[in-house]
Amino acid sequence: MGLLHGEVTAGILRVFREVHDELRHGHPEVIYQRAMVIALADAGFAVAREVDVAVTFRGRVIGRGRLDLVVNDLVVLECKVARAVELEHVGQLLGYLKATNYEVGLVLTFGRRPDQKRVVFRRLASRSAASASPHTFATKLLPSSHPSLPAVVGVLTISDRATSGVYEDKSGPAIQSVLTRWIASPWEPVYRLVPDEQPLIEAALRELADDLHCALIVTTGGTGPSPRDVTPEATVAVCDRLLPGFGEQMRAVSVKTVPTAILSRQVAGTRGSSLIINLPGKPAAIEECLGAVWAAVPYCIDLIGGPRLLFSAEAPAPFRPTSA
Ligand SMILES: Nc1ncnc2c1ncn2[C@@H]1O[C@H](COP(=O)(O)OP(=O)(O)OP(=O)(O)O)[C@@H](O)[C@H]1O
Ligand SMILES: Nc1nc2c(c(=O)[nH]1)N[C@H]1C(S)=C(S)[C@@H](COP(=O)(O)O)O[C@H]1N2
Repeated sequence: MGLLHGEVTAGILRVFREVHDELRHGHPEVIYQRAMVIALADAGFAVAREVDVAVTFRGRVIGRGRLDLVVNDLVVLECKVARAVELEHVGQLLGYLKATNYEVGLVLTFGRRPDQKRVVFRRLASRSAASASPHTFATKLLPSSHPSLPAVVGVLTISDRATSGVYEDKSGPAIQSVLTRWIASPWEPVYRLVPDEQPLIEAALRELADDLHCALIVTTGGTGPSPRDVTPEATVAVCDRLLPGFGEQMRAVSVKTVPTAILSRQVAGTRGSSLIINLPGKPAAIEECLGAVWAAVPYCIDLIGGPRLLFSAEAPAPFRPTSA
């Protein structure tokens, strides 16, 4: 069996040697980092710099960290100026992997000679954990599709003003109250409130999907055209796949009551076994938009491997094809 993300790490190491050959030793860390970004991009990799991540403990966010470089959203890179990779470098990277959803990292040292170490932290319930490896460390994370656990539903409010206390968040509670009326099987909400900052929205979505295994994540706010509205961008960035029909349908239904509904750029998509749906910020939009797409939600969650949700008679009737 090949190494986890082995092709990506092999490609990164080729680029690392090229960069070392060109720059040699003697530069500060940041120079090597910038050169790696350019060389990785030239080699066709997607490189994210200074990735803001939430550090979680027992399912709660307890701090934030910053990863130097993440390649193809799979491999975390730590570039150091040192003679060789040291135990502390490995320990630091392992800490980042444990605190985030990434499983593979590389420490690269730029000294007289290049040195490298591959660090792996496997999770039982991760997106890429198709099979066990000798590096598997069993964490207590279990997906919410586990039959004995209630489904977890993430409610994420994105609002500068609610975060800073200008007004009280009414839309997050509105989502929770609609879902309380509609979902009949056991479930529990997890609520998060963040300002209109793309890295914070992405971190919250990743935490809800990857660490808390939400079957469904409903966001509210930040979908409009003003400069600080970036919820759709954050959602697109974390999703494996987009489901354009959801946004189209929500706008089509909303525009019958409010002409400005076309201003919402709301999207939906999947990340692993989580369905993510954006709703506009206005409390009045919540039930209208969720109602517009609800019939397709349970079957979508079935298809992506989430728990089988049951709905109350009050909910818009779910539709599952007869073959399902
Ligand atoms: N979470 C919320 N709770 C209560 N009311 C809200 C919320 N979000 C939006 N609204 C209401 O909808 C109006 C229009 O929202 P707007 O589109 O400007 O908000 P946003 O961009 O989603 O959030 P913000 O501007 O706070 O970052 C607001 O003036 C407010 O009255
Ligand atoms: N159903 C519904 N959709 C709606 C609205 C609404 O009141 N009801 N407001 C619209 C308006 S005025 C805006 S600016 C956009 C974006 O809102 P957001 O930035 O709060 O997400 O959602 C639109 N969609």
